[in-house]
Amino acid sequence: MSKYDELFDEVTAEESLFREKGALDPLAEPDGIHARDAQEHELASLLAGVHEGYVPPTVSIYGPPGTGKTLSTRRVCREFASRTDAVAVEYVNLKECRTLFSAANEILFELTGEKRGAYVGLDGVFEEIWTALEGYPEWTILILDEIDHVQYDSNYEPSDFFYRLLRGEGKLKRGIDLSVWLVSNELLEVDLRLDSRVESAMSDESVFFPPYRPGELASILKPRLERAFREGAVSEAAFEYGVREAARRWGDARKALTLFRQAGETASERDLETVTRECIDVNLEATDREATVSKLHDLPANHFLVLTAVTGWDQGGKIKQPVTTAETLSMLESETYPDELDLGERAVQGVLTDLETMGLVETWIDSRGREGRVKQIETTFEPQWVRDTMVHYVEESTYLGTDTEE
Ligand SMILES: Nc1ncnc2c1ncn2[C@@H]1O[C@H](COP(=O)(O)OP(=O)(O)OP(=O)(O)O)[C@@H](O)[C@H]1O
Repeated sequence: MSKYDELFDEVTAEESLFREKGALDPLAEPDGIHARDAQEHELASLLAGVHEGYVPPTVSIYGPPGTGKTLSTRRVCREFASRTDAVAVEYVNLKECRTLFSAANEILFELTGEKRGAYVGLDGVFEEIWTALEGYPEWTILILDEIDHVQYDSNYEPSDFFYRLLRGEGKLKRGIDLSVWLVSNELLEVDLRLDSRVESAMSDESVFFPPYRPGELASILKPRLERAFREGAVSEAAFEYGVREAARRWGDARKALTLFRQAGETASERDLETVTRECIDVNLEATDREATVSKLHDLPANHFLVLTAVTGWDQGGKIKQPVTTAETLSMLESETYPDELDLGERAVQGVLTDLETMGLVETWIDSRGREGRVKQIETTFEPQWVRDTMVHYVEESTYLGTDTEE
């Protein structure tokens, strides 16, 4: 027996608890959509407007992470389009787009398979989008996912982008019927601080996806766990406990799937015959950490920078929390940070507001007698995770890339 026979024997569980672990991959397309009947109904009603000659120019689809927004929107639109010749649906994920120009380019790419260089400008890209859409069926539903990511552009205002998308001359001239469905965590008008000319071009149609309640999470997880695990591998008590905790903490189906996958792995490592409640407990924090760390990786550089300052002070061998705005600013001005990263007080305040909206920090005002009122800032998660993420962030972040293609 070679070294590798032994190695592979060692890592292959004799009788694995899993039958098909991939069924717990949140990216795997589930067979059915559960517990979102009301939202699917709302989306279908909006689409049915095609038969009456009106679909709102924009629809805001919003709610916290992992609540089935992308899944339900894509599925309902796809099913509708496959039954209606007059409708085409295009889906574009803008997560990786650092600039509004690259967001427009991404849309163009979806429509034509090609991108344009920065020299054509935002107007040039939009002109080509309208040319492409001329050849489309009467109605086009354009789903823009993770649209909240485009707000961090320093060259264009989100309003410029949306104004072109909704009121662009090329579109009006060609009489293109476009309905833009914006998928995000927050209600966009508020989040993107759009100006009034854009707001008036947007319809106030919105579909909200609330966090899942325990019974809803149970109906989503049950068929996935049945496929993923051998029969009886997850005790009823562990299932109920995991579902209850996942609903109480997050209401997020993606995190709940990850929780059960990790709990299964813990049970295997411990040679247990079933996934127990303790296996769930061990992984509740790990799941939180994994989700937060991935959020941290996706942050724009300024946002990550401010978080390193919020978690930059030590006190009694621990990271000091909460800190004041003054402490955050003075950390950013200290020699630990190169001069070119100096953001200035106003920008830091803006970033802190964004971080609060994203649920990464909490702030409140303390009254300190003669010192007056002081703003306190605290991370909503273990502050050490920011420090743990730092090296990886610098190496991997798309926001710190140096490419100038866009
Ligand atoms: N109602 C549901 N029925 C079945 N599976 C679901 C449901 N909701 C979520 N899921 C599972 O969770 C995954 C994540 O859901 P989805 O991508 O739709 O969330 P989202 O609300 O768009 O999240 P985010 O805001 O983070 O993009 C899906 O790919 C699917 O595997």
